Amino acid sequence: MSGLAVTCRGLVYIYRLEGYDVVALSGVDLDISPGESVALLGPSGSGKSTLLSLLAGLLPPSAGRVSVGTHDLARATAAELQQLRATDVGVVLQGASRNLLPYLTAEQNVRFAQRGIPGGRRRQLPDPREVLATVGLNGRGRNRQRPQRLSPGERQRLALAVGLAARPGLLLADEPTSQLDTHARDEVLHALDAVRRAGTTVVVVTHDPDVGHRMGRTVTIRDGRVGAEGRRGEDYAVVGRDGTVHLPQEALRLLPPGSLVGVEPQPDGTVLLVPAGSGLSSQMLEDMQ
Ligand SMILES: Nc1ncnc2c1ncn2[C@@H]1O[C@H](COP(=O)(O)OP(=O)(O)OP(=O)(O)O)[C@@H](O)[C@H]1O
Repeated sequence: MSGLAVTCRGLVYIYRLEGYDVVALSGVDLDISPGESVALLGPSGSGKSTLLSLLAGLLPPSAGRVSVGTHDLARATAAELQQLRATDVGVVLQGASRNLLPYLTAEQNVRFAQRGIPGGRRRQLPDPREVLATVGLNGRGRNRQRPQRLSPGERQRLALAVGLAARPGLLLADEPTSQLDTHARDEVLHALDAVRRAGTTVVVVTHDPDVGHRMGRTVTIRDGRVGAEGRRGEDYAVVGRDGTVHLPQEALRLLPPGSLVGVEPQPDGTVLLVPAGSGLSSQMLEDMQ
């Protein structure tokens, strides 16, 4: 099927533990177009995996809205969400083996993932060997190998194939390149490129900035919301709902937390942040030009 759009509006998720709450997402606004490839980056604990679980319908939002294609995930029943994951949304959990049945061959693993698909749609499903070919696992009898006989990179690509078994419109993958050497990582990235070229929307959680650059668009989660975005090699800070901006590290070195800054909108549409006591003002800057 063709790629699915993703929309998040004011998305909040709170883990409720005994005695205290952990706010993992504090108002995520995000639009992903059909067929777009996006890497979710961010420091450990910033909320990337939680966001991926919400996009997969594995966790219900505490507040806000999340939709995939025409499906409003906050309103869907558990059965509808399960059906969605069996058909339109492929989910690849962190750690290839968690996605695979060890006693089945590569081809049987993909076929097994196709079992929950309703009758009408099942007739349009790709042959498992075709899905394996998409991720470069055709040839050399690899379709007949069990997961433990495959290399770590091949196992990860098999996990992607299982996520793609129903030809979903959205593929979600958590850290698909972690713990792989450079060669295996490149093969996984090559497979993800092929998935994107086929028109599928791809969202990947990663710690690896190189993976981010290969994905076309990066979305950096900081403190539970979208703090920055990278598009076509340009980096942008994102203004939050409450007007806050997460400054990039190099700007933070000049303006550490607690700094007083004058905020001066310019006629050309830019905005100057002038540190208090710097003696600079927009008039002085103008005079210097
Ligand atoms: N099951 C859970 N119960 C309680 N708190 C949790 C749970 N899972 C995650 N958290 C907390 O929610 C916040 C976001 O976690 P999350 O795993 O989404 O971040 P992450 O960016 O994916 O981190 P990492 O890169 O380390 O995987 C963190 O403060 C984390 O400790």
